[in-house]
Amino acid sequence: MDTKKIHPVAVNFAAPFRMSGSITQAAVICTISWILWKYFRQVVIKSPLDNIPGPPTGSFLYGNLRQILNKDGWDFVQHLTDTYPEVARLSGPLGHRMLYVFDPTALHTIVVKEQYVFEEAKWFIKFNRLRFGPGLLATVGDHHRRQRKMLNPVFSINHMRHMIPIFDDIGNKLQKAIEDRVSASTEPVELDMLAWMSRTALELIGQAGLGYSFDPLVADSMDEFAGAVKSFGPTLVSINHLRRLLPYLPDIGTPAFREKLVDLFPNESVRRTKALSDIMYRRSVEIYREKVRALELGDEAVTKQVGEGKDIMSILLRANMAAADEDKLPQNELIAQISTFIFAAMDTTSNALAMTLLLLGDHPAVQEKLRKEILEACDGDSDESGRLDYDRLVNLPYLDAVCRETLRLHSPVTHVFRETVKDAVVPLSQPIRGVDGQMVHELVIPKDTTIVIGILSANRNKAVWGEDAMEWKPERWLAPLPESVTDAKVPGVYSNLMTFMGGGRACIGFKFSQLEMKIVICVLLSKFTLAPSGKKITWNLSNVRFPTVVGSTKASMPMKIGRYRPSESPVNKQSGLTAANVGG
Ligand code: HEM
Repeated sequence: MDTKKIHPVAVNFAAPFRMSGSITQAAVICTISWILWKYFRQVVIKSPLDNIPGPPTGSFLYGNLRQILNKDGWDFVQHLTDTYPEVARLSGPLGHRMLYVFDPTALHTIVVKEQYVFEEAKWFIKFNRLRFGPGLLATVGDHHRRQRKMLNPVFSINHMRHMIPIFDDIGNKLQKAIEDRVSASTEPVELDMLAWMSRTALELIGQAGLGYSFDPLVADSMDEFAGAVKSFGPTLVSINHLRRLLPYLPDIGTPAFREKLVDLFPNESVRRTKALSDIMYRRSVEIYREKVRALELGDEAVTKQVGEGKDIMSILLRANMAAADEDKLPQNELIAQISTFIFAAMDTTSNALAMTLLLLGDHPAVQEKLRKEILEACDGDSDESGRLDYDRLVNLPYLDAVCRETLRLHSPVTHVFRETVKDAVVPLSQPIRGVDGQMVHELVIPKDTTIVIGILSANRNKAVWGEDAMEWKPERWLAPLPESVTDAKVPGVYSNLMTFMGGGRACIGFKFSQLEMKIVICVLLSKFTLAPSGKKITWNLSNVRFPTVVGSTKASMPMKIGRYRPSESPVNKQSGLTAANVGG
């Protein structure tokens, strides 16, 4: 090529690449050989996993991954639950082997005993680091353990107790917002309860989690930021396959250069995910700066803030200041926790609440029984302002049973992924018959195998939960659980369920979400009736399941909401309640 015809700046720019041409070539050859070796090892060499029974490969390109990630993939998940002996071999993309596991003993090894051998998948960590920064969802090993050490106490029950007034305040705003929309009509009014649950969940994690108000719950639609957060989940679904390529992409150039590349990437959802991450990051920095400024100014400034210093972020910043130097988290890790909490808290809890409301609408007798329990408790045990204290609220037996049963049968997260960082041997609760007809007593799992933890399958496992495992029966929690459940030793942090996972990466916010669900249900049932809208709702399998009206792709869940009139209620006729003591 005649370099004289090229602009001098371009020549200078190209020079280092020409000089290092042979190094670059060598690097490319090494990378390709490494990928080929890994591929050969995974796909071509015989593996002990070949002896584990599993469904036929979906397609060579995606394996069974597409079936498991598909929004209509419920039948496939149910097929895995019903057909295989708590473990099944799956095919991953390009013939990779994967393992689907819901055997409780095997899960104990994977999520508790050997959790550092079964790490979060590389694509998951890399993707979360890009969108949230180095928070809990983007770190592994000692780094993650150090963050948990600082954060676990922040989510303690003791701190939750002090958050009750914040939760109550937001509950009252929700009640008022719904009241304003139904009071003018004598007939029940159709409202999108998913939207209301999302806004409430965002405001709750905003005020109680971050000491920041996102949405006063007054206007008919969410503000721009709330809308951005809400659209994060559905946008992610459309790039679920692309996300998995991340570990294979080299980190070329500076971060700014890589950002530019993403802005030019020919996929609208990828560009949108980046734009949403940027919006969340900017807001996180704002929130962080405000908190630090208030803490520096002293107690008076802190108590004037939203959350009055009782929110999780204020507690975390104070704990971090007081911590020994080697335990302190740096600023970028503190900021990263903010987007992490918003993301992890919002869709999970709001969609779980939406599912609970829908079930209550579909089961009027359960709704009545629950309302009766709530109204009687408010009548008898509340303080002068009508509030139930933490212990009374979390221990209402039927409310607790309804929440547990919904989170069992319809766990918002259906499965999570792990990858083995070295070869591992995993015991099973009982031997299974291998493809070769011989009994298999333990799983021999090679390094770099993808494990799919079947959360939903574990929660619906008939061997553990009994023949009625597929039925929504809150009553099952009112009697002692059968021995098949207690003996199984499911390694979940919550109620023998895998809904919030277990071990060192279990959901840190599960008590927060319980409190939230219970307060919102109390607030709604004490004043309103819930009924189906008549429109058919379908639930989409996703990172977090979400509802849509059949025929639409927009996440929504219309329900008919009416004002609860005690005089018309069969419950009231029994309990003698009057309009004056039903809250609000
Ligand atoms: C019904 C509601 C919720 C469900 C079903 C849920 C479920 C889960 C699950 C399954 C995980 C494990 C993910 C994995 O291993 O890859 C997780 C992790 C996490 N959750 Fe939740 N969650 C809920 C509510 C919340 C709330 C309200 C918060 C915050 C206040 C929260 C914060 C987190 C965080 C930070 C992690 C990462 C923990 C770590 O890696 O150390 N979650 N959650």
